[in-house]
Amino acid sequence: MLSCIISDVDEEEETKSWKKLINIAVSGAAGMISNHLLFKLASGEVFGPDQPIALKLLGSERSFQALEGVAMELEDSLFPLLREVIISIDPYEVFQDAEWALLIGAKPRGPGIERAALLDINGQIFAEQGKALNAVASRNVKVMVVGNPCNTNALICLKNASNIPAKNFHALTRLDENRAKCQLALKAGVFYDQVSNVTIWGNHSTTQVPDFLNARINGLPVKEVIKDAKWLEEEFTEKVQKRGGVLIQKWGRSSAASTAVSIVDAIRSLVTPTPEGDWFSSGVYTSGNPYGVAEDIVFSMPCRSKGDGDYELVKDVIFDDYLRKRIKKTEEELLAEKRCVAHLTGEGIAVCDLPEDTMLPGEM
Ligand SMILES: NC(=O)C1=CN([C@@H]2O[C@H](COP(=O)(O)OP(=O)(O)OC[C@H]3O[C@@H](n4cnc5c(N)ncnc54)[C@H](OP(=O)(O)O)[C@@H]3O)[C@@H](O)[C@H]2O)C=CC1
Ligand SMILES: O=C([O-])CC(=O)C(=O)O
Repeated sequence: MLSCIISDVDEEEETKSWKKLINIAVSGAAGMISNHLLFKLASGEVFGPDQPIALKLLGSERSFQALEGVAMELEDSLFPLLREVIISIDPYEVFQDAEWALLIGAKPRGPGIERAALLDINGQIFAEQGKALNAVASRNVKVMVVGNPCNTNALICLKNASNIPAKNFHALTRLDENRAKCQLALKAGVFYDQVSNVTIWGNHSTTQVPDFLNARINGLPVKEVIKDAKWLEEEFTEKVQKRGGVLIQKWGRSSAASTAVSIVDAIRSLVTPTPEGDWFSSGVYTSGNPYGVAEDIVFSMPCRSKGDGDYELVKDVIFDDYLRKRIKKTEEELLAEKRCVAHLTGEGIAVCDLPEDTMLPGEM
């Protein structure tokens, strides 16, 4: 472990009005997404200008030198709210007393790797990290899983952390929500802040369902503003589902900056009250959900928060046949992924019967 105290909190300073320091653990901290995210966390734009933080960065032997470089850049940025940076390759050290765990590190799917193999390789990482969180993190730690396949990784993680409420685990689908808002705003010719109530249902994969039935533009149902049903059902839906892949084709790497922004949005949605009448999407554990989605998976659904880190599911959403059918498909995919990782969730022998078209947004 390498630790660097940025500075001691001095009671005489402006710091008197600050909140108590919180520990934020980040895995894959030497990766591309983290390289954008860490500086946003340290600047105060995520947890607020009165919230000092300690950043606990998880790497591996392979990335340790790079991680030292990341820590140097954080030090050199002189962020007043950043009081401590720790880097380590041991999750038990990094997750000690963590109030937030942002799990970004995962092996990317390369050529020739079967999705079932990826589920297994990354699942092992998330099983181990779940155990470490269970042992040493704050009992109320909030866990945001970004590393793909993020829904099933989040399920594996929570199943290995029985002392932490399953409700505290999230899989990041906020990037998908942001992508959907952008496309709706462009089509309607409005600024994106006029687009609200956007839900991404299901898996962070190409079966995800961007919901245009409940979404609103300038407070009106989308279908009253964009009267082109064919565009909504086909072009819009596919554009959002495959946005990640198109970006990889253009950039040669997956979304990193916009993913970091969406992680900030996802955290802020939990630590600030949701605007009246609106909601946000997050991949959360299905336990007593009001939509009839299968229980015991991590499924993206509409949530509201009082700003206390917790959330509740939104009840007043409507469904039609199109939406139900699409939701069923993404649910089936997640149930198949779950069967494929049974050996990692403590539910017996894995059976991999994944649908052939199962893909991450970044794969096409
Ligand atoms: N949910 C979402 O919306 C999105 C999710 N993602 C996912 O986020 C994850 C991170 O993306 P990004 O930061 O761009 O990726 P990078 O490749 O830049 O970084 C990933 C990090 O994962 C770590 N890692 C852990 N295990 C392995 C392994 N077996 N092989 C290689 N690397 C490993 C590496 O760190 P170390 O060596 O320190 O362990 C590496 O630094 C990916 O899984 C990606 O698919 C990306 C975009 C959107
Ligand atoms: O597949 C990837 O790594 C990229 C991804 O999730 C996305 O862009 O949504």
